[in-house]
Amino acid sequence: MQTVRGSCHLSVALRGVTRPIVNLQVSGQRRLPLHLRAVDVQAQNRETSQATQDAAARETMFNRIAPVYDQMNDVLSLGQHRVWKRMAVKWSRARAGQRALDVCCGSGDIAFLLAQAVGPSGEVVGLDFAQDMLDDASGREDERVPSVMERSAPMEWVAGDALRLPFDDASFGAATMGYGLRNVTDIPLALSELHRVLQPGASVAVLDFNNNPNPLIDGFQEFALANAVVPLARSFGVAEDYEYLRPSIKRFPSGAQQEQLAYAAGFTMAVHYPVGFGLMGCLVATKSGS
Ligand SMILES: C/C(=C\Cc1cc(O)c2ccccc2c1O)CCC[C@H](C)CCC[C@H](C)CCCC(C)C
Ligand SMILES: C[S@@+](CC[C@H](N)C(=O)[O-])C[C@H]1O[C@@H](n2cnc3c(N)ncnc32)[C@H](O)[C@@H]1O
Repeated sequence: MQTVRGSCHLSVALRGVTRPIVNLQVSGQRRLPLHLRAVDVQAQNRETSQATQDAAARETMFNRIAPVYDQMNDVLSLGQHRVWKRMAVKWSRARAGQRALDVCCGSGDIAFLLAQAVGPSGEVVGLDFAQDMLDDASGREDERVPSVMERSAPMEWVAGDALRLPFDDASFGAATMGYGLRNVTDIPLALSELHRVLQPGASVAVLDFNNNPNPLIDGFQEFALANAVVPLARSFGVAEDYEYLRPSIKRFPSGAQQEQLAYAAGFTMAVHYPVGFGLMGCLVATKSGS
């Protein structure tokens, strides 16, 4: 007769999500089946604390580059990043009168485009965890010319985490996430949160660098980052923050992998479109309409 004494410990993980971790002290003649052996609680806690540290470091980084962010993007992409962002808003299918969400909004480039897409009868929410970026976005909102402001939606800037969106289920008709998915510490969770807050039939456009398997494109991207982006960043004193780009791109899921992650998150349609000569890409994922 096998005697098993055990106790169940609950551990509250990083995002306030209680994950049951069963830690059974086992006595008896035979080891428990695999699925009941003690879960390595320490390893799971180390993983959670690493994610916390990574997120905090990225928040600090984006607060640090906020003063030069827009200028760097315009100069280094020769203004092309604005074309790519307009494409993302088109792909989000944001329509007049809708409530739209821009996750990882930064200084607000995409959120401002969404505000024009949904118009004065709509609403736009920009979410970011870097307060300095949100302050920039809010400042830019007030600087818009009256003609643009008149045909734009009212905007709200929310300090929050893309991995725990402070919004109700099915509360947005469209969403965007520009150069944010590569920067979160839990990509599947970010996609799952986007799915949760979208209304049935709604889409999200996720724009980012493309981890392109084509050696020519990848080689050019590596060359441009090392020989143009980082040197210019160095002149602004933020070289280290832009040196982060290349490794972050190389560990980023490919377009095909992003499509699979979107399906795993519950989306019923997911297509990754290369843009900018394949240097960038936009994942367009749509929630089931039923
Ligand atoms: C808008 C762009 C990048 C935003 C961005 C995303 C990040 O994750 C960062 C992390 C750390 C620091 C900065 C950023 C960041 O700025 C894309 C355009 C700006 C790029 C910095 C420039 C990329 C240059 C291309 C590799 C080559 C473009 C060639 C041609 C002009 C199309
Ligand atoms: C490269 S910027 C992109 C800004 C803007 N979407 C654009 O296209 O220019 C990435 C932004 O994501 C934000 N971010 C990264 N991880 C986040 C998270 N977990 N929750 C909220 N914002 C996050 C950063 O603070 C930063 O402002």
